[in-house]
Amino acid sequence: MILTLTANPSLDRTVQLPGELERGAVQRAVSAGEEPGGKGVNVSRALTVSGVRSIAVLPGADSDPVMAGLRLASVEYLNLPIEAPLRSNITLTEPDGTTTKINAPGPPLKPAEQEALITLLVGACTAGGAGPGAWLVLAGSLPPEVPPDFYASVAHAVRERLGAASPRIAIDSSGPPLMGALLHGAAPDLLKPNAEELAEATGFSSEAALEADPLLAARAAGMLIERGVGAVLATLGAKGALLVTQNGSWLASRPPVRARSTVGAGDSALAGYLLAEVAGAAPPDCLRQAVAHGAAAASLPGTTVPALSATDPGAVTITTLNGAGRTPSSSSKEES
Ligand SMILES: O=P(O)(O)OC[C@@]1(O)O[C@H](CO)[C@@H](O)[C@@H]1O
Repeated sequence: MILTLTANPSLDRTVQLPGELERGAVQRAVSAGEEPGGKGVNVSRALTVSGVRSIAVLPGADSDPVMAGLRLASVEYLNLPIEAPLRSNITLTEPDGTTTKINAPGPPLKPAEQEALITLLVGACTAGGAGPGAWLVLAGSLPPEVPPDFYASVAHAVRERLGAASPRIAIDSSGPPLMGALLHGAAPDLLKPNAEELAEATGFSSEAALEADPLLAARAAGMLIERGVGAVLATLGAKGALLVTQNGSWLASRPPVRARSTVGAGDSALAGYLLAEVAGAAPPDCLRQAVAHGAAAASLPGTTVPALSATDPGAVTITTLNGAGRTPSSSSKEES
């Protein structure tokens, strides 16, 4: 069982342009589409389409188009009704795969609604049969009026109220919500940063330097492990991804794919990791599935999430690094 919390869901509108984006001009789209979005929602969609049970918890009215999209995709969800409509996020895609994304702030969530969302989530964990083998994913930005330490508050509430039955917690966020979670003791069992977020969370180096040098990224991830994060799954764009735990670290790379839309690729990577983990796979194989899922998502248009059957984990190469956050030594080995 994998639950997701998306505090700031969105209706993702994807517009395909016939050529390059021309600022200040009127352009006719080749096509336009809508999908339910937000990082946790995408994780739940990717899991559901792969046959793994997931419940998405989110704010939004029953009549909101995001809920209609979830019903259409047969995604199990629990929503906290709020009056204001959810946001629409716009993605403009160009034929060469360049994407421009504009994310709206979303409707505010009042303190009473924040508390009600936590209560709904704890109830979903209990009703959904979540336990120590399960995961709870806290993902995405926070809506206006929600304090940056919200994910830490959620983590504390879930652990306090569920005790030994608490699921493990994964966090995928950026900016103040990410820093707020880490600084206020969320202590996630899994953190999924991209290179920019890894740089932001560690102050270690620039995003470009971490993407260019996975060993540097492994050292940055190792700093987070020392600060109490259980494991770090860092996506490094075309360089693949990195998994750093207390017991070891691994780098995954894959042949380049023709990217049609990278929107949701990180969320699909997280879903791939989790579905392998709950199936009992070893850490390098969880990483392999994460990269296979992320690559498959990038090759699809819009915020489309791939099914397990559409992924190619065999194309992913894993390099074992020596120990958490350390550089590989002569004993590093290649697996295919
Ligand atoms: O504004 P946030 O919450 O950071 O990100 C929201 C979002 O960009 O993330 C998903 C892709 O990861 C999209 O479905 C959605 O539009």
